[in-house]
Amino acid sequence: MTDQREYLKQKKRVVIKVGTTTVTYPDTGYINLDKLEKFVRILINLLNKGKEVIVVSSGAVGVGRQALGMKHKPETEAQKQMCAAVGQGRLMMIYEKFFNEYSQLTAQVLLTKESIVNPECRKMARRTFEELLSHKVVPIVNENDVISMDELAYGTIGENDTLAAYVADLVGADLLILMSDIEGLYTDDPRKNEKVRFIHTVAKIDESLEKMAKGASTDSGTGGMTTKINAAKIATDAGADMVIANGENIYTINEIMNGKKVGTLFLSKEHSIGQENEIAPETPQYRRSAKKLKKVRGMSVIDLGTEL
Ligand SMILES: Nc1ncnc2c1ncn2[C@@H]1O[C@H](COP(=O)(O)OP(=O)(O)O)[C@@H](O)[C@H]1O
Ligand SMILES: N[C@@H](CCC(=O)OP(=O)(O)O)C(=O)O
Repeated sequence: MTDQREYLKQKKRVVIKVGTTTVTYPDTGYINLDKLEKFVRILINLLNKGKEVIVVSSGAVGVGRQALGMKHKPETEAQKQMCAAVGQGRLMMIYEKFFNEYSQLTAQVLLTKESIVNPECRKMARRTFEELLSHKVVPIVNENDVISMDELAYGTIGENDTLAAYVADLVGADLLILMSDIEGLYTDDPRKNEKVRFIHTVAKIDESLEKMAKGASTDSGTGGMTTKINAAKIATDAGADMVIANGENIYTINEIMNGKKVGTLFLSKEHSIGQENEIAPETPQYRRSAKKLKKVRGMSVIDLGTEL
């Protein structure tokens, strides 16, 4: 098939999810201020073009962990929740600061599984999003980690790829962008297997595709590609296209919105009719030459250097 993405230019309501690896420096845990500032400018520019944007931002646990000086990933649920409580405020403070430079209002929206599955909560959440968007406020969403636990009635979503897809469904978004620490979906995890091929377009999520998607292989990542495939199912069923792209260069968001062929595009139910998955015929050069290993919080990962 020909991967023509010009139509992405017409997208109006966009949910953009940034993972911890995009928001913070993975090796120190500190907020990547430079990238966050650029991200905010990109978002404001999209608003200026007449788009509606909803941000789903991870990073609360990572930022809290760094602020508290914890050297290791929080071990208990309570530690994780403490980190999230500390980090969420700091994260919002930075977002607010950058958005304020353009007199742009933001809103913190903390959701639980209950907000998604309980019809009454769902109705309220949807109504709040609509009200915020109609007042040109940018919602910044995260899971309410402090009360999201398995044992409690509120339940847990557990990671933000799925949360972002639920939000896309809830607000009737026409595009969901997941900014990850990798440029999209490969036929296997490239951090473990160098002989991988890039998947440009997914029209159909079948068992073989699901097997290609593995979990996270860095200390700061949460769901890896498994949760992104799950997110893709929710978003595409709800009528939104979804793109996974690399948050390393945050300007990639502009390329996606300009219809450039970057990242892996998952076609919505409607757009997938008569289309097939498009997989690159061979391993990209930068993957074949990726030899250097670097430490990311104690994990060995392939350093892609500047070749990306
Ligand atoms: N088939 C695959 N293609 C690409 N990445 C994969 C695949 N399977 C597993 N992964 C892993 O998923 C990771 C991205 O997810 P994750 O660690 O949750 O980070 P983020 O929150 O930034 O998206 C990649 O760094 C990679 O190691
Ligand atoms: N709610 C958590 C996010 C969990 C999560 O999904 O993180 P990530 O895999 O970095 O997107 C936090 O803010 O730290």
